[in-house]
Amino acid sequence: MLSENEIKILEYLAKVKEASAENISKQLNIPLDTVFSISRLLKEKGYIELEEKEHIKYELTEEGKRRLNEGFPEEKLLNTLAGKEGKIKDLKEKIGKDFDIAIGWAKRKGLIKIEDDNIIPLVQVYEAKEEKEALKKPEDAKEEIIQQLLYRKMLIKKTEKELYLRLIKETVETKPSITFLTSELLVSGEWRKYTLREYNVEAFPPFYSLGKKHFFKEFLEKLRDLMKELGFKEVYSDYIEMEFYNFDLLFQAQDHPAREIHDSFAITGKGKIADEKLIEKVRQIHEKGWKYTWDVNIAMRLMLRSQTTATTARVLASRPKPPIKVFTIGKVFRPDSIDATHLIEFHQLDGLVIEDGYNFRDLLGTLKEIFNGIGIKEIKFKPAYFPFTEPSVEVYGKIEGLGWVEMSGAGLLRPEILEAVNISSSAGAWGIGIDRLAMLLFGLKDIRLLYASDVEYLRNRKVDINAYY
Ligand SMILES: N[C@@H](Cc1ccccc1)C(=O)O
Repeated sequence: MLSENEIKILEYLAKVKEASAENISKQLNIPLDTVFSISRLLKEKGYIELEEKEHIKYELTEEGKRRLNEGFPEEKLLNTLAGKEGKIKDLKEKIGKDFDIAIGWAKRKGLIKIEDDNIIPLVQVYEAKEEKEALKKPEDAKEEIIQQLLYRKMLIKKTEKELYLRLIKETVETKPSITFLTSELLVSGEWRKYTLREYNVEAFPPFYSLGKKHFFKEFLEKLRDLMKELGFKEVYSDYIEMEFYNFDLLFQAQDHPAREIHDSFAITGKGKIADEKLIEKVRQIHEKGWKYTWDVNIAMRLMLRSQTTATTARVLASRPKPPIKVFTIGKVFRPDSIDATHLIEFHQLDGLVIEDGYNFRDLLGTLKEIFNGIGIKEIKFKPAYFPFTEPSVEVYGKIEGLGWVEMSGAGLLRPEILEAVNISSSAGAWGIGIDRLAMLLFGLKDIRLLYASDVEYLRNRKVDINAYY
């Protein structure tokens, strides 16, 4: 069973018996690569023999091109002499840096002789005709000229391998071949006129890259799945937030440094808080706890949330009925100068558990469970401070080759906060920085790569599912 191109090549070989792959490609207008692959097939099928032959080829060098254009040094010398003898010193000046070469070759070719300081021409005019012809058509040149030009580095010698195809079995097949057998062909009996082409199961199919999820998005989704598996319900709130939920309800004083204009992104406008009772409670806890006059106008200012603990605050403000287990994953915003480890928007995973008798030890257990789920087997806790939790801890996780890395803040919500929303059970909360964690788990040197949109980079990124979760 032969393809159209195979038949074409065999027919051509039937005329010429033997031809090079290059020649066949040119004559039959078949791409050279195709001729190569077909020649292998034809050999396997026993139609042809292949032989690699070496060819010697001469190629013009840059020097060769220059001499062809500007003339040979010995030509220049004899032109300058113009049939009369001249002084070495003068000629050296006139001819410049090619002078030594010119003298050498002119002498070797018997064009001049030297007496004392004088150069005496032995011919009237000289043109390196044979050499120039040889540069143009090395295949027709005399061996001694080729040797001279090789020596003078105007030509270089190259050996080229060429594949020759030689016919050893005349084509016998006359039936055209087809790939598909249709019911019409079967019913009409026409199928007898054709040969069915075999499938080449070893041929490589064309490569089509499949679409896939951005690896960071995939990571976020895995975290979401993990939290759900641990029994948490996902909650959301918006990027634009009132300071009330981002700070005040979380017992962060209005003169707290994190609230200064350069530490979060302010948004023009004001929000509304319908829950008058809650406002009053928050005022009371602030004025009692922090000893200053609380201003509701500051609380109503808008900002881009700087922590997803704002979502936790909104859950609290909805006065939920315990037991509660919720989490949120989302973007937060903080002004910073962007570099390999800092971005102005990044992701946090905040969680909240409200349950009768939920204690600090339970909280540490919950955190351990989450981090183990992400693939961080070893964690340790360090006392810390957050305005909204007491006691508070920072969670450090061990990453292979990096050591201990800070990953999360956590703590039991302060009684002031729980009192403001009338919750009598205890509550634990935490906030995990996702981007840095992902960067470390993926071994990225630059945090910005998490947001890479370069398709080539993303396509080649191997996501090691076992590295986390
Ligand atoms: N929101 C804190 C983390 C945190 C959340 C909840 C409890 C304690 C700490 C931060 O961004 O650093």
